Amino acid sequence: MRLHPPATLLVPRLAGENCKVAGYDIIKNSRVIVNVWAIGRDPTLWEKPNEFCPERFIGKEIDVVGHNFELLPFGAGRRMCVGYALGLITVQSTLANLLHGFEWKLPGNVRKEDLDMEERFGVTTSRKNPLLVVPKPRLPLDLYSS
Ligand code: HEM
Repeated sequence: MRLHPPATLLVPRLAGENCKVAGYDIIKNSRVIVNVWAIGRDPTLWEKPNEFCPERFIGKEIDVVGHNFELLPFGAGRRMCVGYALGLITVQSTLANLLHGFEWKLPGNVRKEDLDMEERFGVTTSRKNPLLVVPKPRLPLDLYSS
């Protein structure tokens, strides 16, 4: 959710008063668009920003629910995502089921460094090209039939 936030830009805000943000003058009534994608890869905020390294969060207080402005996959404030709890549970339970149910391998000689992680930008972000992986059941086969 840091490197590939599903919503790259938050819902536009209107500045309620003149203010200064990071040295920039924001005039009252300006439309402000927060680029969560760029914040998640900002080298002044993140060490090795382009590396997928979930261990970086171990022992950190940082969360994804609008308290830490360097990580805002669900936005923040009054217009923050109302479905964030459902969204988080859905992502976590889907991922847990896929990992519990299957061993995953890359096809042929493809190395993880060769994975194509390009994105298609839009209102929500998706992979530009499909992910090709080979699943192998890791549980008794009768558990996979409906
Ligand atoms: C992983 C899943 C999800 C992600 C990453 C996500 C992300 C976001 C983001 C970034 C915003 C804009 C917040 C802002 O501008 O501060 C938003 C708004 C919103 N989301 Fe989600 N969302 C997810 C799942 C859901 C689900 C499951 C629901 C409904 C069941 C939902 C309903 C909404 C609604 C209604 C808004 C508009 C809130 C408003 O403008 O007041 N989202 N979401």
